[in-house]
Amino acid sequence: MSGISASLTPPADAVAAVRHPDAPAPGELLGAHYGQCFGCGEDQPHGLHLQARAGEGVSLTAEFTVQPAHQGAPGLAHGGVLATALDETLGSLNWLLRTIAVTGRLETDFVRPVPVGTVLYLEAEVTAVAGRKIYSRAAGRIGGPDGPVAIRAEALFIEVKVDHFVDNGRPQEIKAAMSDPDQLRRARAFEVNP
Ligand SMILES: CCCCCCCC/C=C\CCCCCCCC(=O)SCCNC(=O)CCNC(=O)[C@H](O)C(C)(C)COP(=O)(O)OP(=O)(O)OC[C@H]1O[C@@H](n2cnc3c(N)ncnc32)[C@H](O)[C@@H]1OP(=O)(O)O
Repeated sequence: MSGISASLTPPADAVAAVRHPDAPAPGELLGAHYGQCFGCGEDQPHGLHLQARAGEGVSLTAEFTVQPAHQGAPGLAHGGVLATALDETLGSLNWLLRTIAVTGRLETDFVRPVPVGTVLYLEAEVTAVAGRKIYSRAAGRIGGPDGPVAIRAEALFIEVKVDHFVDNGRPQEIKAAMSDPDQLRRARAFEVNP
């Protein structure tokens, strides 16, 4: 059974998403937005190390290999970890818009169990934008990029300013992120291209 809630249906005045002219070219890896991110950070030993690659328009693909540390039931991925993989993949889409946004709502269907060792092939796209609201959807396949769907999600991300992180994050991590030249460049780019 599946069905999305009304708040994930774009309003009548929603428009199509527009890929930012400086977005990474189709096929290019996006790279991590923050080294300690649980979803994509390369410096995060407990994380998913998910790697996203730009697609056409406002779409992307990503891969994530389910590790023994990601189990819920014996030998199977934990549903919350799979939801995290979807959240991270969907969140990465906002890079193609050059917009900073956080997850407001994430609805997930778990269609098939995902064993440890499985490579999850994720695909995601922005379906509409209405003011600060970014509507998107994603699916994760197993057995190959064209394999059967194991998980899927619909989401609503809300655009925020960099201040969202500065005001709500812990000072030590904010300071460290601000002193990372790459991070700072990225934050500036987001600020001049709201
Ligand atoms: C300085 C250092 C450098 C920094 C560099 C930063 C670069 C990093 C880049 C990117 C990082 C992204 C990280 C990726 C990780 C993966 C994504 C995540 O997991 S994000 C974490 C989980 N999410 C949260 O923690 C959100 C917590 N929630 C909030 O903070 C607020 O609720 C927020 C911002 C989402 C909305 O609050 P409001 O006060 O700004 O806005 P309101 O008026 O409440 O909502 C705006 C519109 O959205 C709808 N809305 C909001 N939440 C909704 C919901 N849950 N369901 C349906 N609609 C919702 C509302 O109904 C409203 O709609 P109407 O304009 O009236 O039509």
